[in-house]
Amino acid sequence: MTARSQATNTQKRPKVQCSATTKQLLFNQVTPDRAFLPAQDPLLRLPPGLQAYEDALQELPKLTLGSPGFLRQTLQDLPCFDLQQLPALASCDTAQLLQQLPPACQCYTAAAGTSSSSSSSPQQSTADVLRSFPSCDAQLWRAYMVLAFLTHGFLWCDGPGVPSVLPHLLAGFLWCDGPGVPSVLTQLLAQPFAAVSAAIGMPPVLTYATYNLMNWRRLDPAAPLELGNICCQHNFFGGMDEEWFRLIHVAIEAAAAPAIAALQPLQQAALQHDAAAMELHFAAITSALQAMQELLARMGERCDPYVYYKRVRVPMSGWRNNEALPQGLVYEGLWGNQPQQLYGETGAQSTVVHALDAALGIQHTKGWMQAYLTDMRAHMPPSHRAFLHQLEQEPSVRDAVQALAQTTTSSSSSNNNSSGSNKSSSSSSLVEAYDAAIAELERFRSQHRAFAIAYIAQWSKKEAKEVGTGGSDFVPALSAYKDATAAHKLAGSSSSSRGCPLHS
Ligand code: HEM
Repeated sequence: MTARSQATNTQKRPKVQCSATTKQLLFNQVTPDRAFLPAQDPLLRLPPGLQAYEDALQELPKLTLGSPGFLRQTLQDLPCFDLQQLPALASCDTAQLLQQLPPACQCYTAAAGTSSSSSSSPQQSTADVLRSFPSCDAQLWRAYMVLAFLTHGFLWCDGPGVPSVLPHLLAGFLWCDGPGVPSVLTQLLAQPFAAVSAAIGMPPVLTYATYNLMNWRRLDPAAPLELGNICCQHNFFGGMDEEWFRLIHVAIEAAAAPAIAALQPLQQAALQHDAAAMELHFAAITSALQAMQELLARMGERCDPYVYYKRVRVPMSGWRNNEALPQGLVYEGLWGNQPQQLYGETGAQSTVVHALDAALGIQHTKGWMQAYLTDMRAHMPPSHRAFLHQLEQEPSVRDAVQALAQTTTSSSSSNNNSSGSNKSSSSSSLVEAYDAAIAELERFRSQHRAFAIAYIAQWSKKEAKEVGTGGSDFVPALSAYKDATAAHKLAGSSSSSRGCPLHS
């Protein structure tokens, strides 16, 4: 499709009206307590009229144990997903809605100007971004999650493509082996999934939001949202490794909240040249990043790297740059049955690190990773995209630190007696506070890169050697991101002496 026809389609995008009477919302705000996790604990069920879909999701890990074909057949035998059961869509003409849906892959160009090919437009306000995708209805989000799990179960958890943890490498076993992966998503799932996705402004594919951000519940509803008091709502294959992998992400999102809560106040303090306040916000970011590292270091406690590589990550796959579905996926009956290409679920869709980069003024060199990460924004809830967009509209905090440091230095050299205004702090302590935050972000990236190697690259390298496929080209890109982060320190790298928590 040409850029021009994409732009035309964007203008024609149907606006699905969200019912104003809906009471429970999800992803409608970024809160100081929970940042990008939902402010209210996520819904556990759809309305009773959609019970069969909830039951299928509940049973998914059991259904994957059936003989080849069993899971897909079971899903194809479900009754029609009645969109009218969702109060927010009850007044929609769903047949008309389905006919008007934009192509799925348009999320890379239509989502709030976040495409890699058309970079974010400075004219577009946060309100514009949110207006494009207004619905935060909790039931629509629940339907989106249910349909995403069943779709990925249908594609990746049945037939000869089902992964095994047995060491089949020499035999040439690959998870995407043979005819196991259908290139057509049954209409029964494709149509409601596409419609619900369009209504909330998300791509019709499993996302970080559905896999992690809203896929948990508290064991004790009165106790905090933290590791030890959370479990997953749903799994594909089930088991401790899959569950733990996600819970670590959820816990990291919760631990990141004090850092995310500090970002906009930090930008305000920078605008007001309030160095003392800036130092406090940098300190909050620094300690949140340390807490995030402590949590990531616990990944190996219950998620084994090999089980992750061979089984846990499989259902997260998408249908873009995926050799199992080289053309993409046909959503049966939609978009002229033309295959759509969409990336699968990844931590790169978490808004946390994007937001830290944006607020701390970290810039990365252009390359495939930068374009990819821009595309990943289309997989974030619209309110998170809007939050990022807002951060990016403010002047650089890094420039403000540099300017304040220079002012303080020159005023103290011209006036030995100077203690500056009560808003000032010494130039060195402000720079140190900024650099400490950068150093922790660099450590997080360094630790994360080590996990990406331990959980993916080392195995795909072996496969590449043994069966001539696979690859780990993301490792140099992750290294470059880590190095670029470090390069933003203002006073050298002396504060970066703590070891990598992966090895602690
Ligand atoms: C064992 C755990 C993890 C593994 C194996 C892993 C793997 C990867 C891989 C392979 C990439 C390259 C791009 C892609 O494939 O999407 C990536 C990127 C990324 N991941 Fe992870 N990841 C893990 C945990 C996390 C966690 C806990 C977070 C944060 C919540 C996270 C956030 C990111 C981000 C933001 C990027 C983009 C690169 C950057 O900004 O530095 N990942 N990850």
